[in-house]
Amino acid sequence: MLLLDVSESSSNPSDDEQKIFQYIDHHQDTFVQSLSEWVAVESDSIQPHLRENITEMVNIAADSLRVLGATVELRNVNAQEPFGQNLSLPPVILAELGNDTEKPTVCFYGHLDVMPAKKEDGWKTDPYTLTERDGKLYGRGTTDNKGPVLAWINAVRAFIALNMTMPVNIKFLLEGMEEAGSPGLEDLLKEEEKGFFSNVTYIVISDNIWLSNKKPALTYGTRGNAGFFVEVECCNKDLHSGSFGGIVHEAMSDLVALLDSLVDSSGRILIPGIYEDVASITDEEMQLYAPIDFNFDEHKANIGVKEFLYKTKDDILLNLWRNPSLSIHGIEGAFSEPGIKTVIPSKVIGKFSIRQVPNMNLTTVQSQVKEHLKNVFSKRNSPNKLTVSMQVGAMPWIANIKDPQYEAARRAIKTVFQQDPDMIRDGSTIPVAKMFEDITKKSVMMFPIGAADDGEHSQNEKINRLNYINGIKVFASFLLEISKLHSASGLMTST
Ligand SMILES: C[C@H](N)C(=O)N[C@@H](Cc1c[nH]cn1)C(=O)O
Ligand SMILES: [Zn+2]
Ligand SMILES: [Zn+2]
Repeated sequence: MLLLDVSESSSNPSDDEQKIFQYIDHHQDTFVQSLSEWVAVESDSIQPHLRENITEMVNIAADSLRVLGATVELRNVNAQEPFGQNLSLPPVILAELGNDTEKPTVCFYGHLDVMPAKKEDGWKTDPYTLTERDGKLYGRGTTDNKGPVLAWINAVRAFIALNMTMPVNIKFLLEGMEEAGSPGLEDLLKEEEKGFFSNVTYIVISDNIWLSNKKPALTYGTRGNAGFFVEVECCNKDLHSGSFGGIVHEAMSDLVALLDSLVDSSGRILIPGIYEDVASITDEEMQLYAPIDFNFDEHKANIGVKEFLYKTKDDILLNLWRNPSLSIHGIEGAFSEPGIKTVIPSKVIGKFSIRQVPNMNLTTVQSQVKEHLKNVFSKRNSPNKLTVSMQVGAMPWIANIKDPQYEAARRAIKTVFQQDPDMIRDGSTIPVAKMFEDITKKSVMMFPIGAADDGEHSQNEKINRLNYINGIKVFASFLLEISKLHSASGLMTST
């Protein structure tokens, strides 16, 4: 893995960039208003009863692309419904603007769905009403991923509004089920390998965040994820805990013991064999860590923790990016509203996920998890019924940072932010990234615009107005830079 060419290049905006940046500054309130309209749609892909909102969101985004003059197709996807409901999956947007064979084609991927959010989770304002406070735009989906998707659309809008020639052909692939593991997307990519993707040169994803509250970054790797359900059933209905407590093997007691057997207080996963396939760090990659700004106090303040599991930057980055982690997310079937419901739940489902890293194998991990839980359960001599299943299986992704688009992005960042970006990996997952690499064989880059304290998936998620507006600028600058680099590289065809 080579270090980026950080040879000096002009960081002063060109005349075109100055015109574009001025347009963006003058129209920033319009861009914020459009984000507000998108945030207002509760396009939550985790709760099945909200599924139709995602289709509404897809139609809104499709209209925004049509206004740019793009041709838009809403492609239905056929895949198993991730939550076992009798529900259809929302269509995927395939859009294109321009097909000049003399220009490279940049395909932007983003998602229009969001994680669940309700005010009583601890939001200061309604999660689906965009609220600006101290230059921060609060609302579910502002940074993950509606803000970045709109930033890309508004970057294209700027060229069109200024009657400037688009420096590249543009394509969009926008989906509505990313947070549920992107069901059906792999088959769509396979169907379109020789169609929609045939003339794509570069794929850009902007669905993660910087490692710093202030310093921009480019992302060259993500972890995968495997979601698990562990279900224990003890009887055929919930029982009065006075009438039956003390004489039945309680499902909840079994489940708590099973969950407690997964990870220890140091964060080490206790499933036998889970670390066997983890790729070891190379000296070359360790070199990439040295210049990275990781501010411990900033990171602790961002999330309100007293301490992390690790004390050095390298250990933090290694365990956030290159080692698997196991998180327990919740328990279905047990009364979780305020107050105590004095019942013995008849069936409870524990939910946890394991972040995958190269070279772990999802099938191997699945069998290791099942074997481990079966062994722990057998030691309890419980007559209850145990069922373990894996729901989401997404692969990790590592970029080839020699691709010209990383240099183009670095130059755009230098122009807009007047500094070089950190080269980082991300501990989160973008299921489609590895699919893009394996199926389309195109260059894939992750180009985040959100700050480390944005709180994706958390209460009071936000994106800074400055990050959103500078994101539009940096995407516009990137389109100019990649066009120049592509021409200079002699690859005049758009493949
Ligand atoms: C990074 C992206 N914004 C995101 O939040 N991705 C989800 C994807 C996922 C993982 N399992 C199921 N969906 C994530 O990393 O949690
Ligand atoms: Zn997310
Ligand atoms: Zn996302």
